[in-house]
Amino acid sequence: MRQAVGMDQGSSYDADIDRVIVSEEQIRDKTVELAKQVAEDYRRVDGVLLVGVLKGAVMFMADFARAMGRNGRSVEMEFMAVSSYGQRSTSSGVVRILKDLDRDIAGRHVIVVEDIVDSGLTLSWLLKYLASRSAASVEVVALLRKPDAIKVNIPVKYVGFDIPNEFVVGYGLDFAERYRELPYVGVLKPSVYARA
Ligand SMILES: O=P(O)(O)OC[C@H]1O[C@H](OP(=O)(O)OP(=O)(O)O)[C@H](O)[C@@H]1O
Ligand code: HPA
Ligand SMILES: [Mg+2]
Repeated sequence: MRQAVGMDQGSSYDADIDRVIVSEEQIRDKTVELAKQVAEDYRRVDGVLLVGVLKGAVMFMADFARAMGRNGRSVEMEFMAVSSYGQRSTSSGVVRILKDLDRDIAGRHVIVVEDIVDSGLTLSWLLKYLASRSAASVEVVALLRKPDAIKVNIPVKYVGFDIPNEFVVGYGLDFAERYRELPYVGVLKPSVYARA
C-alpha cells in the first residue's frame, strides 16, 4: 500500500541531527496549551491580529492560528519578513525589513508570533517598530527562547520552551535556508558545519 508522504517515514534530514531538543508531539501539545491561554486572555478583545515573523515563524504561525480557531477565537493574520541572521549562525543585530505589513495596524491588538527569541535583537527592534505604527497593544508568543543568549530585556508574555544556548534547526528554523521543514527542533551534528 502506498504511504502518504511524511507518514511513518523519517525526514531526509534526520541523519544530520545530533539531538532532538523539542519533539513533534511536544510542539503540538504546547501549541494547544499556548492557544488556550491566549484565547482566554483575549476573550474580551475584538479583532486580534497575529503578526507572523517570516520565515522562521511560518510553521508555528499556521499551527498556532489553527489552535486559536479551535478555541473559538477568530484571528486575522499578517506577516512581516525581517532578517538579522542571513547565512550566519549568530545575529548581526542589524534588522532589515524584507517585507512590511500590508495594512495599517493603528488601534489594533497585535500578537507577534515568533519561532525563537535568541539574542532578542530582532524582537526588540520589531516591538519598537510596531509601537511606532500605533498598535493598541502588542504582546509576543514565541515557541522557543534561549534564556542564556538574551542580550536585551524584552517582554515575552507567552513562551513555549526555554532551550539551551545552542543553534537549533527545524519547525521553521533554518541553517543557511535548510532544515525548515523538519517537524521537530534539533541540533545539527558538528560534521554538518564542517562541510558547510
Ligand atoms: O533573537 P534574535 O537573536 O534576534 O533571533 C531570532 C530571530 O532570528 C531568526 O530569524 P532570521 O533572521 O534567521 O530569519 P528567518 O526567520 O528568515 O530565518 C528567527 O526566526 C527570529 O526571527
Ligand atoms: O538557533 C537558531 N537556529 C536557527 N535560526 C535562529 N535564529 C536565531 N536563533 C536561531
Ligand atoms: Mg534564519
